[in-house]
Amino acid sequence: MKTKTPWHSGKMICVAVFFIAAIVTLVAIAIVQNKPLEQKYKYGIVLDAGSSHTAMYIYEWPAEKENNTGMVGQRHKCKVKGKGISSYAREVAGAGRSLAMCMEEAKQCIPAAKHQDTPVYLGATAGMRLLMKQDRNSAVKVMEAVQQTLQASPFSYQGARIISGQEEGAFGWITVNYLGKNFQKAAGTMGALDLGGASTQITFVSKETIQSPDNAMEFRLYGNDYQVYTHSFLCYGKDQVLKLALEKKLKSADTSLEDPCFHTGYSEDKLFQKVFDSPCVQAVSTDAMNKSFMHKGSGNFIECQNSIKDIFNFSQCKNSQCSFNGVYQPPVEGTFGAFSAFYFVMNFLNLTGQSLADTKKGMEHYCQTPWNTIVENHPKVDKKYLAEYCFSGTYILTLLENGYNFTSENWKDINFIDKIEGSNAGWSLGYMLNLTNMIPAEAPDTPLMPHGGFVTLMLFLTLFLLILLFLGYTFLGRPSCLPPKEIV
Ligand SMILES: O=c1[nH]cnc2c1ncn2[C@@H]1O[C@H](COP(=O)(O)OP(=O)(O)O)[C@@H](O)[C@H]1O
Ligand SMILES: [Ca+2]
Repeated sequence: MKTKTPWHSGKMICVAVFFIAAIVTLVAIAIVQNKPLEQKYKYGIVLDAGSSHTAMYIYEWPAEKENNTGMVGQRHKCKVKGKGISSYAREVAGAGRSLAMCMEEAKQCIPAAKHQDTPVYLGATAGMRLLMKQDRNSAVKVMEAVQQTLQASPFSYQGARIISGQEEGAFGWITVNYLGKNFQKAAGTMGALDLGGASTQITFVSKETIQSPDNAMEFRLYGNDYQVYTHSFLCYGKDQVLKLALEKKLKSADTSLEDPCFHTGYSEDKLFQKVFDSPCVQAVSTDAMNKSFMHKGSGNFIECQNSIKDIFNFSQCKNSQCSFNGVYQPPVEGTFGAFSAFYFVMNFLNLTGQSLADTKKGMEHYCQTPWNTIVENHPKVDKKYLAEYCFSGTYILTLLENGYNFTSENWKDINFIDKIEGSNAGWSLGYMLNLTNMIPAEAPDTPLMPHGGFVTLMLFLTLFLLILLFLGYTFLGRPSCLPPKEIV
């Protein structure tokens, strides 16, 4: 007598084939779905036309994630050779030409197929704001010249303009908080301190209601409302402040000047024109402009700080409290990112992680070091920068402590930063994010889990069910709906 097992029945073979086919299909779908999608990148270009130089930034981001915070990163930075565009007032075509090399680099860096869809923006800051005051006609021509160069590039030209001090401050704040992914964190945001050559910006969220509309900016980002205090001090960038400080010390009849903000042994013949060529200082006669004076160092931090305090006006304030020059400012709050020249100077001086008292001691020591020792110790550093670090460091300390009212308690909340997650801190990224609407007002709806995770979970659940079915069949016997075993 032979027993015919169910495996030999046509029906069971059929069921088994379907089971296997279903499993194979599921595995195949899961593998295909989980295969990392070929990343499609988008690009954007911002030219930061600063008072001292222009830098071109190329940003990139995965196309399908453009509204997620922190997804845009810096792909490339190109430093334009020579000075800032405002220095081309007398030879405006040169301003346009100066950008050509970096635009060429952009063509190499961004895939050709993407050129047309890559927006390019140029924002000019305080150097051009000053030129606008001094010589409007030339300023307009400089902007036209840079516009022409950018329009001639294969990229999608989106505008070249002089941005306001408020924009400069606010976009710097957006950049550091976007890169730090702070907009979706409960911990709150980070203030932004930007020091340029011709202006400086302070921007932070304050609990206090902002008392002057000029200093208030409101944003709704990722579902949260932010009221931001911001102020830009034109002429208080480190290069213009040096002119302001020299103006205070120099009399037009002087042939030499002893300056505590420069090292002993430093001595350089300088034209009055170098100090008085700016709208930040009082004009002098053409005669006086052509004279020169011997700029000599005496290297004394305390005296230097006292001389720098003279360029701040701490006396008048129409609001509950002010920083300086009658500008309203609520008390500083929270942590701050201090970038651009704040970072360059404090990093050079090795003073980025010290207490306020130690920072002062460090400055005292640095300023009293003789010039020849400084030169010996830093043979590779550009002499122009090198000569000014004592002045710049002392100005930074004075601006932060006496100007913005940081104290020895909250000094540690200032982080001197150059880059966050590989991208430079500065206004340019925030500017592009804003103009391309990449920061949504409301938080995007996020699925419970990523797509890949969902497919994998579904696959495992299905396999689990199939195994259960199989075990159920073998251990508990055939379901009653199957025909009874035939005994032959
Ligand atoms: O390596 C460096 N050491 C010191 N200062 C630097 C270095 N690189 C750039 N800087 C300074 O940083 C400042 C940048 O200012 P920027 O050109 O952005 O002007 P703006 O923001 O006022 O328009 C300038 O004062 C420039 O001299
Ligand atoms: Ca700048």
